[in-house]
Amino acid sequence: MPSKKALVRRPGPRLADGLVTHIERASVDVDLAVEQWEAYVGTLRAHGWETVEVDPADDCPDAVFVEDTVVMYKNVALIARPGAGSRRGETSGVEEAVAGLGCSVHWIWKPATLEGGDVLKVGDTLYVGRGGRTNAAGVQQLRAAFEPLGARVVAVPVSTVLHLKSAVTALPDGTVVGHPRVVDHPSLFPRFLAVPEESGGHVVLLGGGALLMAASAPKTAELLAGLGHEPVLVDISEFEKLEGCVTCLSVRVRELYA
Ligand SMILES: NC(=O)NCCC[C@H](N)C(=O)O
Repeated sequence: MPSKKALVRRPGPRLADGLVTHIERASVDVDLAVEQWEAYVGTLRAHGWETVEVDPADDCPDAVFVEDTVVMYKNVALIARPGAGSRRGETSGVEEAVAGLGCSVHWIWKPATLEGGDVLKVGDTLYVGRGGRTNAAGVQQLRAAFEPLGARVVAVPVSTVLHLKSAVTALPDGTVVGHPRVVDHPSLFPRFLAVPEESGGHVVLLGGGALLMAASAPKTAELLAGLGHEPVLVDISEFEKLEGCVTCLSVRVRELYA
């Protein structure tokens, strides 16, 4: 049944110690991050999303990046097993949240690792990034969980960024968008549109043509507005310093059962 709920998790006090892998560390203003997070959550709500706050995991600096802890397909929540050891403590609160919503709950098991930021859903196709955080066993377990339910899993090598969705996401019509510098294999996608900014490759579909995007991608917003989309920009500068994107701050739950 269609649902319009979104999991979010408030930034914790240790946010500034979050992991940085592919960029230089810059100091994070935690108070500003909290303000930006509240504006992000407010934007989801303004577009009709009921936000569900996952319990804090304050020992885990990266817990605000809730997308990485779970993959939703239909009414099934597949709990991730983060490739980053420091992020493994984030999943228990998410298990409780998705179980509380009535999802069927499954798990990625050792030795597999998989982070939700590596999974891009376009209709029933799940593109999965095989990179620094998701290993081959993670790809196999994703297939075993979701192909019997009707998904097709397509593995995509990721080398220059943290996750597949740090490179690409998809527009409402299924066109995959990304900056060519960080997309290793654009030909793997049936329709690919190159955008002028790296953060322009990150869109969250809000419904009704609205696209939640980072304020750091104004040229891409203009390009997409010119194609008939409705970009809604939010400033997430403090999360970008930790390699976060608009996608990673929420998990939309769109097909709850009953
Ligand atoms: N899905 C995402 O884009 N997640 C961003 C995670 C950033 C965090 N600092 C990390 O390295 O795990």
